Amino acid sequence: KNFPPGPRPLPILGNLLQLDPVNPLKNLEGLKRRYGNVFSLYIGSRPAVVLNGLEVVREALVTRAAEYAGRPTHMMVSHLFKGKGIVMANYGSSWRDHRRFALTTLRNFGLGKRSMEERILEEVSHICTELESSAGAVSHTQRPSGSMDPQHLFHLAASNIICSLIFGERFEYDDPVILTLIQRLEEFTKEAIGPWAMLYEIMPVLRPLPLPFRNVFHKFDQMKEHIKKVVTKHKSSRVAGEPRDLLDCYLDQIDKTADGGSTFNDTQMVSLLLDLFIAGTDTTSNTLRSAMLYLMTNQHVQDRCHREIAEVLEGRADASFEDRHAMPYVQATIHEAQRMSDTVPLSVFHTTCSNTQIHSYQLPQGTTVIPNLSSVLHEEGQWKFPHEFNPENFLNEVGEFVKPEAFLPFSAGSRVCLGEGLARMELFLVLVTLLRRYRFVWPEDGGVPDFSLIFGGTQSPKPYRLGVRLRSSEELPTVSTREP
Ligand code: HEM
Repeated sequence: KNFPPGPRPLPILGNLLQLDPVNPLKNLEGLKRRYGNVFSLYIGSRPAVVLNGLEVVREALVTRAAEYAGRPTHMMVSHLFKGKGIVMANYGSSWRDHRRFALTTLRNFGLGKRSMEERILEEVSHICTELESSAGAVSHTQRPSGSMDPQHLFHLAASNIICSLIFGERFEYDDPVILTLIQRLEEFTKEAIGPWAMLYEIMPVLRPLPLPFRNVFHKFDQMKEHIKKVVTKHKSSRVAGEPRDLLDCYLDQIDKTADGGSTFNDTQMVSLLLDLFIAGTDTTSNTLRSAMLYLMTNQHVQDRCHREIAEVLEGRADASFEDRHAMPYVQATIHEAQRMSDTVPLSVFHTTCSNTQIHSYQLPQGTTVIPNLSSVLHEEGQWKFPHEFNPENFLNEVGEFVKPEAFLPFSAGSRVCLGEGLARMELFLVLVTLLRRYRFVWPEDGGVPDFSLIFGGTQSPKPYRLGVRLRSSEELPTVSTREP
């Protein structure tokens, strides 16, 4: 009764034929125009409610946070994670304990001996070396400029930063172990909510058949096996009470709470590590790739960022995250790139934990809820330039950085992205260091830039080549040499 309106579903398929599997976001936009900001859709025989625009997304995720904090249990990703870890765990004590543990531990490593900032800057120095060797970056006065496809590099760098925090190690960029893991991860994030996953969800009778969705389970198991091997290695080399990384902290936590009743155990640990590895790699690296695409095609923005960075960091080897307060234009540019990169367009699906309401509609307990973050990031009325890349979206009349409320790439409420702090630090330190040292140019043979995104659990830009030139020597900082 009083359920949100929506298109009439077909038996078995529901409204799936009304959604383009390659990119359903346009269809959702059309449905929003027809039915309003809250509408329902049948994914197979299950109803889901799509929330569009800041007002309703905030009402659900923030005002009624506890009522909307559940996760679906019927999706392929739910079956992969079996409700363990954090991302797909239902709202309850295990989720709460693990979320608190991960947040505190990441924060403590941020303050610890080798700070989060240091680990990120170490990785940035590897990115620079790689750009200079593989893109053959040469002085801006020489031609031709080198170019490279940055996809793997940014994936490896983001994955190394998270690996350094959770496993205490980074991989060389040509290490076959990490290259295979990254490859699996890239495919996994697209396939786990792709058309085959949908079929798996709506037709359970097909599940035992050897159809392509079995590959997703296979890839997931391979990633899990790798993590288990790292855990075994850690167990044999750790000193209790002297943690080197998040994994060691977790093992200490298991020891501390071994007297029963605790939600900390080996199975949960592997799921948590997988969660952080998966959630922390693709997201940040796709955002970096989109940012580069916009920067390459907006030289005036790049130049203004470079000037601001050079001025603030004059005479210093490295940037620090604190410098962001002195760099309003750079901050605006990074936020704008993140808005346009629209990396997690439909958030992670939620479910209602009790009977609840939204707007004037009633939602029963267990309803799947899809927060359309993409609709908020491009909502007319919330942005000066909702559909174009323009850092002015984040600047006021006197050039100060301001963050509009509709900036929700990390979602909001009790399930808000756990890695927001880490991701913001990564984006800032990577982009500031690169924009200070290089000019990025669209290669002469690069064709016409294509800004459309490849839809998925995480969206990514289409492959492109990044033209890299070293800024002239008088513009360049002295680069510090970092211990690995
Ligand atoms: C630009 C980078 C990133 C973006 C855009 C992003 C975005 C998101 C979004 C939209 C969600 C879903 C929130 C919800 O359910 O309402 C999420 C959840 C999550 N993210 Fe991120 N994320 C990013 C980076 C990271 C990193 C680096 C980590 C690793 C530490 C991470 C860990 C997580 C975890 C564990 C969750 C699940 C939280 C929960 O269910 O309680 N994310 N992220």
